Amino acid sequence: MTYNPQQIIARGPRLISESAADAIDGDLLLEGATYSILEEDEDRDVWRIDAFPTTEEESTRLQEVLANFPQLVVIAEQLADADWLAMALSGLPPVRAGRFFVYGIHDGGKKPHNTVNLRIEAGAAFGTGHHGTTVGCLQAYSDLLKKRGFKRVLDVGAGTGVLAIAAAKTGTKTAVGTDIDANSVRISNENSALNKCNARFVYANGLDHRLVRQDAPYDLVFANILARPLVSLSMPIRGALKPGGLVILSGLLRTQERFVKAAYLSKGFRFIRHIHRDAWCTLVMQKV
Ligand SMILES: C[S@@+](CC[C@H](N)C(=O)[O-])C[C@H]1O[C@@H](n2cnc3c(N)ncnc32)[C@H](O)[C@@H]1O
Repeated sequence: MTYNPQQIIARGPRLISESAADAIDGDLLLEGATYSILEEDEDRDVWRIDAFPTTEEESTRLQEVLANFPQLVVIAEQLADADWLAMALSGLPPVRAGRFFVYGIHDGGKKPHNTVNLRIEAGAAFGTGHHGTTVGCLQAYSDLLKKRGFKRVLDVGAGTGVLAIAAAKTGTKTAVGTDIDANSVRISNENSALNKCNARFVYANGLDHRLVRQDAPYDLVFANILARPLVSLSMPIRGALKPGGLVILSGLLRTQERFVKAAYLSKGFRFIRHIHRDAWCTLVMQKV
């Protein structure tokens, strides 16, 4: 049966929306489901979850999980185009995060002169720069660059490659990214070529690839995935870093910050800072 692409929108108060997002994260059948959560109306405390299921089963499961939160108003809209994600994202304005300016071809000539400009075409990959987690990573990285550079950088869960490409465009000699999704790897390598940089992307689960091992140890690791895989990857990430190396973690909700931070503290990292954006948290930790 062909799947008619859908967007599922759920609106409700912040606490309920965050609990629903936690439930999506914790649901084994929804591993890898694409969704975002943001504040829609601060005065009325309306938060909104937008989910983009890629199969009929995922769509049904998302609606079942959301139905456990009766205070949420849930609607499902059919999307006409098969390339639904590109359609949803086309026309999005460019994003400014720290010294970075992320834009797509549809933004034409609107590039500023005093920023590091990253041309990112998302296709069906995650990472246009609009999501709170990507912005958090770019902001954290931009702030770190004020004090030091990073020769070797690894980006686990590269999506469009935006983070490794940001590194490659700011002095990193070796920028490597991995993704568990073959489309994302292809799109990341295309984006690297579009940006005329030497970031390389490989298909891998976490850090499990010859190229990742070959270029280790790293000065900086980005990992913008989800809370649970971030915790599982805490040891491999530690192993891949130089002493004093930094990790920028994102993809976790604010409500999951303590859980992820504790996992890294127990592996010999120290806390440097966090950035909160929408319901999302970005953590910077250092291997001691
Ligand atoms: C939230 S997106 C982040 C994309 C991009 N790094 C950014 O910051 O915008 C997470 C990406 O991680 C990938 N991913 C999820 N689990 C993974 C794993 N175990 N190993 C490698 N990539 C993974 C997904 O396919 C997705 O492209």
